[in-house]
Amino acid sequence: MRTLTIEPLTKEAFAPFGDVIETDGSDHFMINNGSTMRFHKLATVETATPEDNAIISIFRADAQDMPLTVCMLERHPLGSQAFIPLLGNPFLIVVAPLGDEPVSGLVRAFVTNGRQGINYHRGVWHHPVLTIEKRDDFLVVDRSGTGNNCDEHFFKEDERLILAPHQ
Ligand SMILES: NC(=O)N[C@@H](O)C(=O)O
Ligand code: NI
Repeated sequence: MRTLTIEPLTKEAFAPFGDVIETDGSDHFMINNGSTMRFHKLATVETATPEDNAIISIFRADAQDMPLTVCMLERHPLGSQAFIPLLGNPFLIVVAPLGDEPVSGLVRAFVTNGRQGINYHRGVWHHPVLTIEKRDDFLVVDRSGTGNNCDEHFFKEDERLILAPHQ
């Protein structure tokens, strides 16, 4: 099984998969009579139908045992999904490009710097949220509506991957 190289998250590297929500390196303009910097439209919430809603939730996630064997990825075909850390901690991301199924050889891993959130574009394969802290809180913005919005793909044994952040 391939051990994933964990890359530092950058807008450029993550561009095939979604947006990085951060102030570092992002444009802004002043609002509120010059008292506030607006980092405008860092990401867009994608939905599938006019009846859909973009909703805001909080995920309180517990850490997976590491090293982790990545057995599956999921995708949301009907909308995007954003994770914004509420406690300023780095977290891990495992993604694969759009397609009918994730390609094991194209799976990539990233680590955030604690000041970054991400927005998975609609249909991008990703692992369910992966904390580094024992428990961590995220603001999550994603799509609510009818129909199935979560496809799971389980890798064959020889396609599974290893995520080893502490080695
Ligand atoms: N299932 C759910 O709401 N969470 C996942 O989509 C995830 O990416 O963590
Ligand atoms: Ni998801």
